[in-house]
Amino acid sequence: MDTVTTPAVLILLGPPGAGKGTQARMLEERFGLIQLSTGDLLRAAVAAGTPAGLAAKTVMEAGGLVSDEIVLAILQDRMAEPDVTAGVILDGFPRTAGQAAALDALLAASGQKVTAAVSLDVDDEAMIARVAGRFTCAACGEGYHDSFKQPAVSGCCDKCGGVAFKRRADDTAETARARLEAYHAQTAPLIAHYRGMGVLRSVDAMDGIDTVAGALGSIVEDVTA
Ligand SMILES: Nc1ncnc2c1ncn2[C@@H]1O[C@H](COP(=O)(O)OP(=O)(O)O)[C@@H](O)[C@H]1O
Repeated sequence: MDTVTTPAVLILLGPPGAGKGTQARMLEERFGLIQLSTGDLLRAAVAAGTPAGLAAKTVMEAGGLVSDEIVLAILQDRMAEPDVTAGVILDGFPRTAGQAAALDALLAASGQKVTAAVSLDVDDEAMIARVAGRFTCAACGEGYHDSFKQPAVSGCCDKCGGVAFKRRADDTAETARARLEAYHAQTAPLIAHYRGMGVLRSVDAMDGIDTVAGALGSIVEDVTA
């Protein structure tokens, strides 16, 4: 495994379907960084039926943004766990100006700052198509798509042989459009915030998964050297 020398705080910015989760998992494997996905943390809270999960469920199903208060609370809990000292990749956070300011303040309290924010640049219509057909192996999380990537043996995961698959409740074309609108209204402005801080990078995320992973890996090596 390649290792990073300083604890990095990397942010992946991009609309739903841009590949943030896929790429964050690959960076986690390659560099030993920890993927922190607020979407995954919220889905776990919904599944567990916690008060935060109950409050988030309806908003998530409609494709809106969960309140900063809830998201910050679950993220802070996760960041307080010991494994994150190796460095983190934030996937799906921050998503609003308020969350970005809260993250800056949280890091400043321990003398840190965002190492790099990488914008995954993609085409909106392609994202609707990507999101609307995607599904994953319930056992190992390997990603598939109705049109672009079916398991080689129908009904059987290529990676682990699992036979159960799942789709996210919010991965419909209609909800994907609402999520894309929320991204442009509330999250895309953060690109200027990180450009102003001098930490913005961008990659063309319309390329294949491995090409994008290569570009991201080079950025991680560069900013953590
Ligand atoms: N940082 C966040 N702030 C507010 N809501 C969030 C945040 N992260 C995730 N969510 C909620 O969870 C949903 C799914 O998020 P995520 O798994 O990151 O998927 P995607 O990036 O594909 O939309 C979002 O549509 C939103 O409702």
